[in-house]
Amino acid sequence: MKRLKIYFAAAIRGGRTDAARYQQLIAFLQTTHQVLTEHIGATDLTATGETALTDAEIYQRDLHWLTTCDVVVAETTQPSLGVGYELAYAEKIGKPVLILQQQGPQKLSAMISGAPYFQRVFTYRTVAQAQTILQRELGFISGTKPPKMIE
Ligand SMILES: O=c1[nH]c(=O)n([C@H]2C[C@H](O)[C@@H](COP(=O)(O)O)O2)cc1CO
Repeated sequence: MKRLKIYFAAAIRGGRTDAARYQQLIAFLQTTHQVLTEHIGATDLTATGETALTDAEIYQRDLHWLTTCDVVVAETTQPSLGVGYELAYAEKIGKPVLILQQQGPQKLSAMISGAPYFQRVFTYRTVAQAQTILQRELGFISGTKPPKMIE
């Protein structure tokens, strides 16, 4: 399987409730691929955000990573303005996007689930299920398996 450059997007100032889950998903992705945004899984990163960089530096770096990545993987359960922006940007530049939403009371924004560009939106219960989805979908994107016809 081709080693993909993955932009993993998830909430920071939107709230860090799910940080441990981000870390587990990132660690799983790193067994086969490169995750550009590893910092998003750091459990000591708080909702203040990164403090070593200015907001303008964060923005510039992240847009550069978005431009150079092979695929965007977004964990969207905890709503985040930044993730919404990144998804719209990924659409604008035509990057493949996988969206993972944990089953629960929080519904994904209609601006994402209603956007025709985002076809690969998956609901999962456990981290193991999310990993299975990632493995399958990234296999399609890296070109080692035939693309699925219908979800
Ligand atoms: O410190 C940061 N570092 C950083 O890389 N981001 C990016 C990556 C995340 O996918 C996204 C999170 O946005 P937000 O902070 O609005 O939840 O924005 C966001 C912040 C803080 O807004």
